[in-house]
Amino acid sequence: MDATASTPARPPSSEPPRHSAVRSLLRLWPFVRPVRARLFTAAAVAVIASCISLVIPLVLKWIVDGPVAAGAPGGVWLGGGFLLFLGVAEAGLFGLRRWLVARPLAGVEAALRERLYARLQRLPVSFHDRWASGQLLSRATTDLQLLRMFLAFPLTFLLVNGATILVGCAILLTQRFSLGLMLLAPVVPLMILCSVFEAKYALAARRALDQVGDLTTVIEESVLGIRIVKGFGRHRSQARMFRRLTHELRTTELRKARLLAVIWGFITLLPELAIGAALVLGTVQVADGALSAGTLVAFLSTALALRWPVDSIGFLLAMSNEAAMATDRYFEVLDAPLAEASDPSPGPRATADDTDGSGPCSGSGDSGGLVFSGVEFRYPDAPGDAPPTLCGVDLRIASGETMALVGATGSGKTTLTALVPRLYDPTGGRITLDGRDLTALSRDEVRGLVSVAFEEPTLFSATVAENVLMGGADLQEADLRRALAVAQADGFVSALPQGPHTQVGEQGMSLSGGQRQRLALARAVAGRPRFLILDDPLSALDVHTEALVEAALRQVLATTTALIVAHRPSTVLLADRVALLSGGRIAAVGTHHQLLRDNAEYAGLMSGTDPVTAGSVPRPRGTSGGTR
Ligand SMILES: Nc1ncnc2c1ncn2[C@@H]1O[C@H](COP(=O)(O)OP(=O)(O)OP(=O)(O)O)[C@@H](O)[C@H]1O
Repeated sequence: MDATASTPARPPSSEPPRHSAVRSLLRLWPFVRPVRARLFTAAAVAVIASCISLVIPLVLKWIVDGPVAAGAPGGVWLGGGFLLFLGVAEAGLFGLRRWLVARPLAGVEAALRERLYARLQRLPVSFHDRWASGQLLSRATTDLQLLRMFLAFPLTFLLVNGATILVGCAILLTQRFSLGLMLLAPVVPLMILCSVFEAKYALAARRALDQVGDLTTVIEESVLGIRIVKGFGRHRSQARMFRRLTHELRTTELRKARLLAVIWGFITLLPELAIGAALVLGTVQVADGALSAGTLVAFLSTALALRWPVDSIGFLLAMSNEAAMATDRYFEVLDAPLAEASDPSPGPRATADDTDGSGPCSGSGDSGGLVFSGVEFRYPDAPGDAPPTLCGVDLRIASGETMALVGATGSGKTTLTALVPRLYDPTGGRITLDGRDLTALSRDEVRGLVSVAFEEPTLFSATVAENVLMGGADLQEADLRRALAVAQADGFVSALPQGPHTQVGEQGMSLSGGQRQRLALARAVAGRPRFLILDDPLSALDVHTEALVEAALRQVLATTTALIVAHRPSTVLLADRVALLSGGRIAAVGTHHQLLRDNAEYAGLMSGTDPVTAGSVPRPRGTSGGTR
């Protein structure tokens, strides 16, 4: 199967809007409120500037019917000077409006972006499992730019142009009621057309934004996975997928353009027809002497001054619709529920009745250490009929003990370790740390007690020291040195250009897999955690380095309670006891030698033979040492 050519996962909620654009946009009010004074002032300034353009025809009427009819050049010069003043005032006020909105709107955009980022940091891992990263990136970039543009332009100009049209219509009706009515005739059909357009355009706008998110995902994956793309010669299939997504986006953008062209066509055509009809009727009335030439000039100038406010409504509505869709997408992230038990209140299974260890799930007792009692876990996005990933896990790791977790691939080892730092919460049973229910601890308390290193080491764009010491604000240089020594990373770190103050680059790309893994291990042990969770932490190391790291790690493990996912006998031998996880259940617990002797599945896993066919217990590789 062409794995790299499948379409990226869509956000879970990319559905057509179910409420009006206005309701969506109103949700931005809390962000806009702090700058409302400036925005309202800017809108008022723009309304005044726009209405000045409506005064110009009245001055023209005065010039034509007054000084021009009377042949008085002085009056013409006076009128001309006044027109010039009005023009300059209009331009100056529009400039002032721009100055008033620029700075506050940049602040609104920054506040929206900060809020989104803070939310993304707090949302549970299960949320990030479901959402493609490109969809989140596009919300933080493209969508927020759309919102700033909306606040800067369409929001003000829908108001300004609306006010200008109202004042203009009032002037037209007062000057000549019958001609004014003729110009207003297209209003009703235009309103109906605009509401139909709005519904169709909203769908296309939403689709386009989601497609931009898909494209962002593909670009991000191609850049991050460039080694795989090149190594497996996938650049053509990646390019094909990119082309397909670009084509889909182009099709959607063309649909948007077609819809906009149609509505713009009607918005331009109908008023033009009305102006044409009014011009003919007005000219006839001037010829009949029923209307002065100046009034006709003023009437038509006013009608022409209203052309831009009317014409612009099409694309202002389009931009507002896009902003409404961007707002919906933005709030899909902000509305996503945080982890169910982010507060230090007891979780559903940690009731007063069972915190003493006498509840139905507490068979193992809650004295000290790390205790799993009847733990069940099902991934939120797992199919409803799929069995839980973990089922009835009972395991007690005594205080100060090191337990190795062994199991076939996919048996649930990583999932079990992810429950301890509360990356996920169990869907059944409970976990206690030194007798305290995990769900009763605040997340900060959990972070203070538990430290983790995953199989896939993640390093941030920061220095080695910042990466290693990120677990605690009070960690010192001495902690850094000790942690690097435990992870046998001090040698290569001191050889870096600026030692521990060298930037390791995006995802630590400039380091080898083993070096990154050692830095991740150093990060885990730097804060001398009470509980240490290591997911196959030495898998990328050569035999010699692994032996050195293990020797140093033994000293750390002597002072902590640890759970270590292990695939190799050498890692297992770091542990006091071993738990065998099979099909999401703890199948056996014992020392390495006991399990080798008594458990065929374990012996098979350790020897690398198929556990089912491993009738006799084979001699494991590298098991010369004893358990501690
Ligand atoms: N985010 C997820 N959503 C749904 N299912 C998942 C998710 N992560 C893992 N799984 C499934 O849970 C099961 C256990 O996965 P887990 O990573 O815990 O296994 P493991 O024992 O650590 O495997 P390995 O030794 O290969 O690392 C697998 O069937 C896997 O497909």
